Amino acid sequence: MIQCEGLVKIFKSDDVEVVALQGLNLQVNAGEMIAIIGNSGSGKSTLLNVLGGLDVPTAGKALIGDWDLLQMTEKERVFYKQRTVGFIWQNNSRNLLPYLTVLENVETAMMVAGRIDEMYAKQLIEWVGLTHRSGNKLVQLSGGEQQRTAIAISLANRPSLLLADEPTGSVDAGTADTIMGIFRKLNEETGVTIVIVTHDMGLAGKVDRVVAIRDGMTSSELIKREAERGQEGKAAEDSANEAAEVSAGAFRDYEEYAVVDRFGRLQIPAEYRERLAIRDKVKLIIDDTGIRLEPQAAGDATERRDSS
Ligand SMILES: Nc1ncnc2c1ncn2[C@@H]1O[C@H](COP(=O)(O)OP(=O)(O)OP(=O)(O)O)[C@@H](O)[C@H]1O
Repeated sequence: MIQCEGLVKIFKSDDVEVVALQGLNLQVNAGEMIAIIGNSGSGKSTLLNVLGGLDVPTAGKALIGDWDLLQMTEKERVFYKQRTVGFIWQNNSRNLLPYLTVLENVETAMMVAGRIDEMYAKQLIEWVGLTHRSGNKLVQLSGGEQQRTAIAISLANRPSLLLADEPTGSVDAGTADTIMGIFRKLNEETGVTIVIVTHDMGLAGKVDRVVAIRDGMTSSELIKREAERGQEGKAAEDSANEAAEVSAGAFRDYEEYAVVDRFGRLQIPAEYRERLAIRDKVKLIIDDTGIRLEPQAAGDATERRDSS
């Protein structure tokens, strides 16, 4: 569904250039639900905006299904945004109409996309658990209920890709859990591919694959071990520990894989480099089981100088 290779996004303003994505690689299969994590400024929102057709990439490859985000015309981009993607933001005031009811909000989004389907609107409202609030105006709903309405709206155009930028950023932990449960249900019911950007490691622990971005590049992927799949509740319980551990690269119940690009380059996390005092070189040791990276021992440099 998503194929990004060497994706670059540069923002230019006056004399300043910011390289927000610098050769990012990402593959997501149709029907997958993944989370993207990374420090502030690492490029998560930029990636989501590019995938959603809101920003035009500068270089590289970005395919979404049959769409080529670098080659499409402006007219095609508008069509792509209307038909292929659904968007959910942390602050949803930009796509909610507060003085309309939940049902009217969903139907208005359908009208904008081309056609009102009342049955499907009611189905969406049921999936997000708001059937009993369907006739209420949004101003009468809690923040969590408004966010659930926004999720129903994001699916009004029957997108094949749902992009969520910090969707649980402004709700409490219990509501955040409910919202992640809704994403999981929608993913199973409709087969929509879901990409969620989050700071919350507990929530990231509810998907089967977590992609970590560092400095505008995909640095590693955390893939849930087979035995842990489907045990979302357990992951939530461990969230506090996981939050501490992820920075050291040890996301419990997950195996961490470094992403290798087609030139064979990979990124070693700063924490690992610092821990082993790795500066400009590592020793590569290959055997039948794998490749080991070892820091250059103090003696190595001396030996080389002696033999030269
Ligand atoms: N429109 C823009 N113009 C100039 N620079 C930008 C623009 N949008 C993002 N950037 C820069 O690109 C880099 C990546 O920003 P981005 O918002 O994608 O990071 P992020 O990982 O989503 O951060 P956060 O978690 O804080 O939202 C940052 O250095 C940011 O300042």
